[in-house]
Amino acid sequence: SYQQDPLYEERHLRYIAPLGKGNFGSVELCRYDPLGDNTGELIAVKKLQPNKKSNMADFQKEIHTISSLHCDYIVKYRGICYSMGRLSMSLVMEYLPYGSLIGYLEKNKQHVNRKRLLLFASQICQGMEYLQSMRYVHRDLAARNILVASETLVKIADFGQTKIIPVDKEYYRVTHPRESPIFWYAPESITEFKFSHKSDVWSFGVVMYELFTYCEHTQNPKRLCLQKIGNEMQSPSISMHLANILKEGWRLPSPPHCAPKVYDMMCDCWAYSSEDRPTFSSLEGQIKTIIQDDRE
Ligand SMILES: C[C@H](Nc1nc(-c2c[nH]c3ncc(Cl)cc23)ncc1F)C(=O)NCC(F)(F)F
Repeated sequence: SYQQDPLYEERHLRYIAPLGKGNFGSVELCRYDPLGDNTGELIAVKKLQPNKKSNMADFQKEIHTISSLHCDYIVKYRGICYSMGRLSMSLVMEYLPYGSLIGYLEKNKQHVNRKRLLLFASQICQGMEYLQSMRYVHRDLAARNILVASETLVKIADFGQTKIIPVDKEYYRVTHPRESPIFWYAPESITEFKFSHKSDVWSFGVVMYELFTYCEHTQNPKRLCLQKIGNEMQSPSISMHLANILKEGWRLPSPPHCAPKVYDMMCDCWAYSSEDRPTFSSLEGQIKTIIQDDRE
């Protein structure tokens, strides 16, 4: 059973607008308005697309995961809403008005300075430290899955791929690899479907790259990797080709005007062997130091 949060009654849910499509659900902006006078709170409601029942199992795991997380840097779970007489259920979350990090950075790159980017990186890092303390691996850490709560606060969201590391192991091995965001994946995730806190650290390095390129689409990780691989490959060998160029030492280039010590931190996250990568707590310390040393 889920954390005992209030149940949301469908009859008081007022649909306002679509927010986006996830890997197997869509999220809508709604107002929960039991008084019917438009004073109710705005919420984000994630509905499951009614198809394969396996999605329902994954969806229930996602709900269980997010309902167990209590951290300032992780999107808040509000509860669930049953509809069609408990036949289908929706996940109710807090609504973050500034939307996804990608749209926010593209729109506001003029007045978001490097100190602010480092603050966002520090907050994501702290959210990941918390996730790790709960033995979760996110497995889909990317700017598209970071939400902006305010000009000075970002939160990690979308726990659809999140898995718990078994107590006797250091990693989680996926058996049925699905449509995978391989351009955010560590080498061992690409070739052996192994996921760990250290593979999340690799993805965090890619998120730092996205932050410091302001999610400029011409510098998007997928675009640059495909350029390097050469666009002629068909899908099965793209991931093997990507694993090869990573093994040969190719990495995403330094974002324009990015301080060397910030790019060095990204490269530390992209150490080929997982045990050579830093921990989230050491990364957080380094980011804090750079923020303090930084004279903007
Ligand atoms: C499918 C949904 N897509 C989007 N959501 C929002 C959004 C704004 N404000 C929001 N407040 C709470 C939530 Cl859960 C989403 C939004 N904006 C643009 C989107 F494309 C989503 O969940 N994306 C994953 C993540 F949440 F991590 F960004």
